[in-house]
Amino acid sequence: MSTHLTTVAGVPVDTRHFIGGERVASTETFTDVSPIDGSVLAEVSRGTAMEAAAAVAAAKAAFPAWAATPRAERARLLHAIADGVERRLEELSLVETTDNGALLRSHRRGVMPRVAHNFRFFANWLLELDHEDFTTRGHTNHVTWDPAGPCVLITPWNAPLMLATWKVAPALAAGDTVVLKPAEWSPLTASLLADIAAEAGLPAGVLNVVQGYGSEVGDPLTAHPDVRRISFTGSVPTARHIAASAAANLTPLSLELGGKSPLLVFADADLDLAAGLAVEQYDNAGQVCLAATRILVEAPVAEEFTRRFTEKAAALRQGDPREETTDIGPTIHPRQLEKIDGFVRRALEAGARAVIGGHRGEGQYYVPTLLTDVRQDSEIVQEEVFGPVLTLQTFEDEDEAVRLANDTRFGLAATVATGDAERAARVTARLVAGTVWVNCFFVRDLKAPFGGSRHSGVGREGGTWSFDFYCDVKNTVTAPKGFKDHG
Ligand SMILES: NC(=O)C1=CN([C@@H]2O[C@H](COP(=O)(O)OP(=O)(O)OC[C@H]3O[C@@H](n4cnc5c(N)ncnc54)[C@H](O)[C@@H]3O)[C@@H](O)[C@H]2O)C=CC1
Ligand SMILES: O=C(O)/C=C/C=C(\O)C(=O)O
Repeated sequence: MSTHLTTVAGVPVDTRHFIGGERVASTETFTDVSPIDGSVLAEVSRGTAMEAAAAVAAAKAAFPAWAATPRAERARLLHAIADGVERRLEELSLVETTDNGALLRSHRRGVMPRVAHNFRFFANWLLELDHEDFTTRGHTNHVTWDPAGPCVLITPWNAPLMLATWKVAPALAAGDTVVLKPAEWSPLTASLLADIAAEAGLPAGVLNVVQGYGSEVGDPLTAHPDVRRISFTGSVPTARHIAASAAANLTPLSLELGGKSPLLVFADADLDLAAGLAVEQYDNAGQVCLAATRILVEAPVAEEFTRRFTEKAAALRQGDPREETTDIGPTIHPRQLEKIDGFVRRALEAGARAVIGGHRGEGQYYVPTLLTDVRQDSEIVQEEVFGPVLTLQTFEDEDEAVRLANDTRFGLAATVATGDAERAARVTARLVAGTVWVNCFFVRDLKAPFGGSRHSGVGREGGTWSFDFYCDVKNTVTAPKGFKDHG
């Protein structure tokens, strides 16, 4: 078997880049390891400035023809990719779970269907994308969304294919060409996506995938003057770095970053629902940017809420993410585990009390943790842990709840649990967040705007907002027939 092919969970995966419709190997490789058992999965091509330049050149060469492809044909090809994802749903699920440790049952039932939906949704939205003409002193204004050019899409490891296709699908629908760089801790499903797109008939160069480290292949991609859009999901420090690169060329960018979202539980809430919402925050071992990791409970119900929460949390099963009965899998990488453990140890040293957990489990697992007796200005309340670690604080009234909720540098999401619709309206109006859920969590409609305020991001994607970002939006003003100019 070629050294460029690996078999993961019975699925063959090509570990080379995909550039201009061809598989391209780098001289060097990096090692991809499974978080489930630490086994080596693959030696993956380790991209450099050379492969970055080749991928942007391929995307640039493919752009004019793709941009000129009629909308209906672009939409057809996106649906064909979605068909391919659905045909290979089981393979994609197995590979993703082996590569990033998230639950197989979630990949099968939620995540991979969402990957297909990303393509179908933006294919359909493209066909409906329209703006009603309007007139100015008899002149017609006509708005169009023109393809912008090659896009660089840089994505993280916590939901690799879902977050990648959330960008790839609208960019392709918009008539742009793409260079996708997946995270080095979970590089494999992006490679399978390249196969699926080629099988679907996407022309060579329209979707390119380069593998490797941010500092080696990411930097030359984001600094490239031929790149017309950069969309990034990941950490704040990397976002700052990318934004500086983009600034040199004035490349427009969209940033979806971390969060430290609150869950506000009012005394009038259905406490069972609220406790269930809180426990849900352990999904994907807490490696979810949207997770409501700060639980804020109205003081009179804090004890009862905590009792219900601990009862539900005790029922969670931590273990092999391939098992149907597992609720929480491993953390992605020993470095991530170390980071989580460091946050919790420092919090405990500073006086926090672990209601549950507060320590590592076996191997690469971190035990679901709830910390209380935490100060608002402490690291554990202010910084994103990206692990199964929640904090619990109490509040006395609505004003205090809102003050605590808004008092971090983030603003990605918030969840409000209350039985009072008027309170819900009052509180949500005062929260700083890109998405607010009332008595629910993670209900996503792809036509909704999605993104973060403050350090949780720049810009919004979703529905028309995605096309606004990935396109050059143009307004054409036409004078009425027979119009004689102003002079
Ligand atoms: N909002 C979200 O969904 C996510 C947030 N995070 C946050 O980021 C923290 C660290 O995770 P990391 O994987 O280290 O995130 P990261 O921001 O370092 O990596 C995300 C992506 O950016 C790439 N990258 C890194 N440096 C780059 C550079 N100089 N130029 C271009 N691309 C570059 C990486 O290779 C990866 O593909 C997490 O603990 C969490 O706080 C991480 C993943 C997802
Ligand atoms: O639903 C979306 O588009 C994004 C979800 C984001 C995550 O799951 C994440 O970053 O953890």
